[in-house]
Amino acid sequence: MSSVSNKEAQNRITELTKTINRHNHLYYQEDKSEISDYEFDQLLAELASLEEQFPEYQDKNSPTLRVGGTITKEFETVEHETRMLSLGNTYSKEELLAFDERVAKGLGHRSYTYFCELKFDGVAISIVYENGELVRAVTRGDGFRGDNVTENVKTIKNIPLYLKGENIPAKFEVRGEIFLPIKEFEKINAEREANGEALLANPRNTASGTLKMQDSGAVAKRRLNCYFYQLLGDDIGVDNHFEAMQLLEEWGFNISPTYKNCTDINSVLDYIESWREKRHELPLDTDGVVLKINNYDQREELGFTAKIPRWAIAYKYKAESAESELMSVTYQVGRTGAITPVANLSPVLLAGTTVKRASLHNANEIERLDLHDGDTVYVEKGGEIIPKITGVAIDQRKPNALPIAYISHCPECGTQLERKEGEAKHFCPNTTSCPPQILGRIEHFVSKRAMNIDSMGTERIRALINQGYVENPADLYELESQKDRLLGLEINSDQYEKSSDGYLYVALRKALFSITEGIALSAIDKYLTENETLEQSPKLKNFSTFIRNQNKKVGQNIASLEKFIELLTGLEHDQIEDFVPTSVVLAMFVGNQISVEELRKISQKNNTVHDIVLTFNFELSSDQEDKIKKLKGNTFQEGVISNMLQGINASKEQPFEKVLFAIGIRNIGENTAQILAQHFKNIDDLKEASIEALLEINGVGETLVQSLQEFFAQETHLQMVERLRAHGLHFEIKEEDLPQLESNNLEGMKILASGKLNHFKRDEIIDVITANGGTYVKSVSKSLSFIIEGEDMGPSKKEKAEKLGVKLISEAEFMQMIDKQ
Ligand SMILES: NC(=O)c1ccc[n+]([C@@H]2O[C@H](COP(=O)([O-])OP(=O)(O)OC[C@H]3O[C@@H](n4cnc5c(N)ncnc54)[C@H](O)[C@@H]3O)[C@@H](O)[C@H]2O)c1
Ligand SMILES: [Zn+2]
Repeated sequence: MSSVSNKEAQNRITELTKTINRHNHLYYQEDKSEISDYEFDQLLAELASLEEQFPEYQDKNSPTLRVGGTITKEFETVEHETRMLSLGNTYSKEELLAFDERVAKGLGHRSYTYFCELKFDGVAISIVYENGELVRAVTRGDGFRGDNVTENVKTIKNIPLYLKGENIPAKFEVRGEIFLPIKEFEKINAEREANGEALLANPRNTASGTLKMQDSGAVAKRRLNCYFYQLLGDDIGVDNHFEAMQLLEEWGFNISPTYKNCTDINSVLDYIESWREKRHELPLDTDGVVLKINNYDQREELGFTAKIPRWAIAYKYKAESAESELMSVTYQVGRTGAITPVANLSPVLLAGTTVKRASLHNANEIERLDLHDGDTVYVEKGGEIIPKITGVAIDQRKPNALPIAYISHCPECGTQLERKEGEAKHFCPNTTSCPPQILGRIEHFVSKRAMNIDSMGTERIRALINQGYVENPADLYELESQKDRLLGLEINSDQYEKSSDGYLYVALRKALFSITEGIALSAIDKYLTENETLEQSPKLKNFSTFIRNQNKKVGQNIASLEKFIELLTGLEHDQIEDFVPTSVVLAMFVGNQISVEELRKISQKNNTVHDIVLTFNFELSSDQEDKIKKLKGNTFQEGVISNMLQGINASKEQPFEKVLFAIGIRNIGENTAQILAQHFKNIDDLKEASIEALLEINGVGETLVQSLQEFFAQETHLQMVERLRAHGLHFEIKEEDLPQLESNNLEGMKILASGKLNHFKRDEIIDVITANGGTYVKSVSKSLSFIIEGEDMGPSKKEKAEKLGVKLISEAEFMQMIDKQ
């Protein structure tokens, strides 16, 4: 008996089919996921069950009938000799037992074994070898046909190009899973973060995207890896999977050592349990276990459906979830001013790593969760790097807990936040002096394609901004005169955090390092890693045992630690795991001169210890100075400074078009900057240009015109331009940068070409006009000198030209004007 009506079922089937197809497209073609694999599998299971009840409504291309991927246009298409299938999957033990029942029934007996392996989360690949040589590597595609990615696969170090050994068949195929090791993935993301690029979501999507790159050199840099799990061929001489895997290993293929032959379903269940946690120690992401009938004849007997083999199934581990306590919410300000709230959690072990933070995305998410101070929350780690909060244990809410109040002002600069209609994120509108936004602008200014000052990495720029040396690109050119003060400036990558109310926090490791004596920072780091899952308070208490074990100035160090804990507990403050209020640490050293409360206020206005020390102008003994030095981040040294200044000086030689791109007028890309520079030759003419004159230029549209107007309307921008000009930057084109003219025949003329020309391709005519001193204009107006009339020129254009009295000339006449005939 079904509980859904026919109409409902039909509608739901259509809807599910559409939704699943969309997620398949995102996942396989764009390497993105909007929902978790679990959610996706739920949708697919729902569709399969409805289709079973109402087969009449099943789409003939239903995603339950086909493998989810497809082929692309970027690579040659290759037909698979043996189809590449998907796998059935389940998340439950009951369904696994039901699968085993079906197998037993299908074979008519119970004497079979299961070969179990982990399910590697990567991209399927089929590789064909002929006479011991790798000849072709193809993606799974739609199962029948895939993309030929041989050149890319050949860059993967541990996939053999040639095989050595005995009895290697003349031709065979191997299948495996290409993956990106977690370490490599993290390395790439760390690099991207340092460069201010968007982070990649997870290793699987990255591996998939990498394999489809057009540039094999770029693929080689990514250090992909591969595990093989299938051998196919006519004369491979084995009759079961276990032996096939041993052959693969002998021939030099990379096999994961995690496989096991299980004699019955109960030992499969044991295998599954034994890997549930341990799999997180493996070098790659895995999402389950694949069990396959070991014997090939038995496989044949069981057969296939349209999409999956009946002799194998994947058991998938559900995303793990854990409970944690919300300590505080901090707010990060991005380079564009976008605010992202982050939940600081009491540390909890989840999927093999200690989780201390979770993304909250935006204010809506906080509202949706109805998050309150100190709530017990459920965190889950799916395919994403940063875990998310999936819910709140309302019954455990603390009495009188207040709902999390979203901040109204920017934690970095104090400006009132804005939220545009229809947008989820809040923004800090202070584009000119909010530190992270200045960082975005300066990074753009110094970037390779702009001013090309490569001695100025993110951390150095951040240091200069945080300490008030740079707010505007023009400030860079004034650093030279402040050279002496730069020495000793803090570079503070991971050293500081700001609480939601703007108080400065410093890394716990540096705090412990500075309040103790005779203990190395590396030893402290080791202690903190080993005690990662402890909350801050027991972590600090246990530190006394560590001090004793170190056996250096024990009495004095323990006294310091106790004083520190006392100060910390005495001050009500937001908890940020691994960070402590800077004011408390400084109070340890200069508490006789100033109270913690006062230090705290100062810390709200400053971004480094160096800053605070300068602001208050403490009287410091050499002992106090040493301690403060231990608390500070790395500092600018002489070599760094001269290197940086040299780079800044050299950038003065960049041509006008680069400068125009660098000053950050919205919507001006590299190309547009070049077009505008060539056209107007200097910034003053660009600034004075009328809207009409701008719109006549090929490549300039309304949005750009508006951005230009907005830019030049702001006094601060004009001042910046003047300051930069005074420092010797080029705001006009140099003679030698102008393209060589072929003639002056078209000097001062504004010309449009319309209709099909016989001697020139579409954009070629523009170059020819420019090369002869003329200007190409893209629309009909009175200011035109003439129009070159090509074949089939549009009648309305012609009419307009006649009405405005603009002359039309033929292509032949034009050829004569430029001496080409
Ligand atoms: N989140 C999303 O939006 C989204 C969208 C589409 C697909 N998906 C995920 O992808 C799955 C469907 O992908 P699929 O059809 O490739 O199925 P699958 O990935 O669940 O199973 C088949 C694949 O497993 C791989 N595999 C890994 N280890 C293996 C081993 N030891 N032995 C054999 N095969 C092994 C092979 O590449 C094989 O092609 C879905 O179940 C879902 O989890 C997610
Ligand atoms: Zn701000």
